[in-house]
Amino acid sequence: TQSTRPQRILGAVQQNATRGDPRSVVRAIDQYCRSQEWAMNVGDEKGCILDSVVSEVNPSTVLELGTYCGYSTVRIASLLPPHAKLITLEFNPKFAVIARQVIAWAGLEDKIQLVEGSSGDLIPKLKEQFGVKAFDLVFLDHWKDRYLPDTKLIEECGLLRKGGVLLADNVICPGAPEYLEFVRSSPRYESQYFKSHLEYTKVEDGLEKSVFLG
Ligand SMILES: Cc1ncnc2c1ncn2[C@@H]1O[C@H](/C=C/CNC(=O)c2cc(-c3ccc(F)cc3)cc(O)c2O)C[C@H]1O
Ligand SMILES: [Mg+2]
Repeated sequence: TQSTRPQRILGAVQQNATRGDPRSVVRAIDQYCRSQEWAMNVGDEKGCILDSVVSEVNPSTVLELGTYCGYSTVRIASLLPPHAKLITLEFNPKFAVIARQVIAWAGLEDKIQLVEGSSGDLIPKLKEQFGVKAFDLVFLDHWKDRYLPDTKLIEECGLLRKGGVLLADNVICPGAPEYLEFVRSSPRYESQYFKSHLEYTKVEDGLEKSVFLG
């Protein structure tokens, strides 16, 4: 029977990456998606910007919205200090099944908790159910029209610490105009745009980094 794109991405990881080596998993996915078939991973170019923000924030707790196949999940977790944790939310069970195997291949199960469900439902439960106090970094890469409502929800639930960072993918392509307008005009955020390109293409895209001022 016909395989799915996420299944083929997992296959590329299992064939070309070394078990327990997260950077080889990232490299295998990028090589596959650049040479065989495009997929909506943050990719290698924007991934380097992601790496620099993660390294600068050096977070203890990270929230990722939209796991997909786990590319950015693995990329972020590979840079975290020993006891740091990353919670990633994914509501499509078919993607979650693949992402769990990609995360396992990278050997990062201890750092990553993949929770299945919609961010709107799960965010209000993160404190009580997962003992989260506040996040140091949130990576937004799910449905683009959910960026703003989920940011407001994260604020309402007191889940972003003062100085905490929101990093949003795709603010140009496909775009998240309401989110961008909000974080750039709100006095509670200090925003910065990192110009780049849509993964594996020459189309303009970028990441928006917004520091929560409390
Ligand atoms: C609300 C909610 N809760 C939990 N998981 C959620 C969720 N909304 C989506 N998700 C999950 O995140 C993933 C969705 C990500 C959405 N990302 C995209 O739609 C996306 C699209 C493009 C793109 C650009 C140009 C083109 F021509 C075509 C596509 C590029 C990207 O980097 C993207 O992230 C998978 C989905 O199941
Ligand atoms: Mg994206």
